[in-house]
Amino acid sequence: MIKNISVIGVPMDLGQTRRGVDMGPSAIRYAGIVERIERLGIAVQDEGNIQIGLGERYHTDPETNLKNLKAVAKGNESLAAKVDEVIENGRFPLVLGGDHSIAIGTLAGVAKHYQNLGVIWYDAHGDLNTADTSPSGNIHGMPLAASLGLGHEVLTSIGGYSPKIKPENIVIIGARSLDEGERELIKEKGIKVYTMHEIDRLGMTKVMEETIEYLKSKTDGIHLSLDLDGLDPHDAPGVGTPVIGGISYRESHLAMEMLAEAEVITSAEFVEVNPILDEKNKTATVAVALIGSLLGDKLL
Ligand SMILES: NC(=[NH2+])NCCC[C@H](N)C(=O)O
Ligand SMILES: [Mn+2]
Ligand SMILES: [Mn+2]
Repeated sequence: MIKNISVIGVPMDLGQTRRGVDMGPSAIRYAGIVERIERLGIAVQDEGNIQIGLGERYHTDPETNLKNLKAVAKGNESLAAKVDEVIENGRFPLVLGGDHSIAIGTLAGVAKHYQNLGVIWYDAHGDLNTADTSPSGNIHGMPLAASLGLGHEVLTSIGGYSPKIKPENIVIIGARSLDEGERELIKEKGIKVYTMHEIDRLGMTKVMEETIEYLKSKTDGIHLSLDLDGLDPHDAPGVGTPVIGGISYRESHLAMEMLAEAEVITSAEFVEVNPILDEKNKTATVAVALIGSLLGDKLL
């Protein structure tokens, strides 16, 4: 059972170029995240937001093509320290984004507490680019690579150690948009991926059974990094990089319920909610509903 949750907002939008995703934490709070957790009888503390600097906004490094590197790194260092402190105090960190570059800081704070941290990466994308392979220079397309110790040193060294995770402890679920370099890396490192093809073929029940089985035996904690663009844009329209043909709202609920039943998740983040691109805060509302299921909410 998950108890004593700390909610940490990260108003980060510098890992990509569409405005508004910095308002994600506000949108999720407005959709009632704290009340939702309280209704489950779980003690929750809202730790407020990590400060994200405005400096260097829209700066592209001419050499590496990385966008806003310094400001992204600085925010992630603060986040890593906060997540570390929360776990140190015996609490469960629930991180709200913000673009997915914040997973670098979350994982930096989480992984030092585990020998073998498992990661479930629920996403339309692999986020396995480095400066060399990225088509965009957007750091939100790089956090999983950076956590593996791949890419620019400023990103891999966040939290003061590297790597944070091992390729065999990762499961990507929902992938349907991978760049060439990401595909190569997945093959080279043997990273387990359930693309939409496998989800269609096996069904979400089997995908989650296999995922839990695969990670449970060899890890001592599992972090869930859920990018709302893993869901179909019909169910989660408020995201910056939507890809059609995604995981449904129902399948996502099932996935969260199965994780709750298995009692395997030790930290979580919900990212890429952009209320400016949303329809009446639908995506933040979906995030709150999914978090409810992840924390064990059942109808009966
Ligand atoms: N977290 C995300 N939404 N990432 C999208 C990444 C898109 C693309 N692969 C890139 O590197 O730019
Ligand atoms: Mn994504
Ligand atoms: Mn992502």
